Amino acid sequence: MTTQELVEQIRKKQSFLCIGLDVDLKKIPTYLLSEEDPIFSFNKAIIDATHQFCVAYKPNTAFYEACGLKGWEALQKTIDYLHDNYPEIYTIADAKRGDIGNTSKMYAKTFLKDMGFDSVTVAPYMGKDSVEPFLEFEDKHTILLALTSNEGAFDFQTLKSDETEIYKKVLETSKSWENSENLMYVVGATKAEYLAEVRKIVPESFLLVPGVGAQGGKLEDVCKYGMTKDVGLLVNSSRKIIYASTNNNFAEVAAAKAEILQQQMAEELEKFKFEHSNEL
Ligand SMILES: O=c1ccn([C@@H]2O[C@H](COP(=O)(O)O)[C@@H](O)[C@H]2O)c(=O)[nH]1
Repeated sequence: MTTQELVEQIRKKQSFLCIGLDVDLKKIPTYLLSEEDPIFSFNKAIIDATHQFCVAYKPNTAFYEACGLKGWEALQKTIDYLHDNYPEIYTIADAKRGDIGNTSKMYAKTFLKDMGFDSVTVAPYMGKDSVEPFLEFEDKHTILLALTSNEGAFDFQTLKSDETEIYKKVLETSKSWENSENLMYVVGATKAEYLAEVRKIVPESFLLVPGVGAQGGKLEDVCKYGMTKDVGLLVNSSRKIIYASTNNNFAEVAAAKAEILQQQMAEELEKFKFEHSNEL
């Protein structure tokens, strides 16, 4: 999916919500465990109930890898189901890959070609040659970790090197890489106050913003500092939506939670339009 197509979906649905499909067999309703593929059954129910309120789904591959071959199969079935039934939905493999060039090439092929994801998250630590193989894929995005939502982000990402914080170096340096127009960046919602600085370096780029909900990030703050004229945000929430209920009506309750976020997003889009009416 192109960035333009993603923006069109956001405008149409008045939503920039990404729902995280982090399926933990210990947290799903027990009746699903007797199904042939409990992970896929859970995802299908969540997707069918919530797709009208979001523009993207983000399975974190760790939850699938932890289930071995069955997990990988459920992940592929989930992506195929989205493509077949909701082709307007944007998909993110939250896999946080990145390695020496020839290995990254294999990761990129796996997620962006073979599995058919629209994007994949990548760690920047190994630098240019570890990221560029992902950027080669046309109409696909590589989502680079810039400033993550966890406490440990302060261990390295905000440290200074030559007077500049490492996360700023990641943003700045990555702009010089080949096919850098295919980059998006992860910035945690728990670090919303940093978004103004991020926007000075990447004023137009899309940001994947996890951390709203279970991690306590505030949607309003994210929008205040991070929204652009083309929205520029995909805000993710996982546990607060998909595990809002563990009863048999889990999908219905998840949909209600997603709708609340979608309505708040619609208000934020209106607010931005009103505040920037002179510039738009
Ligand atoms: O900085 C980051 C990068 C990735 N994540 C991932 O997003 C979801 C968040 O889940 P919640 O349940 O909404 O907290 C999860 O898959 C993380 O691994 C992140 O949280 N922060």
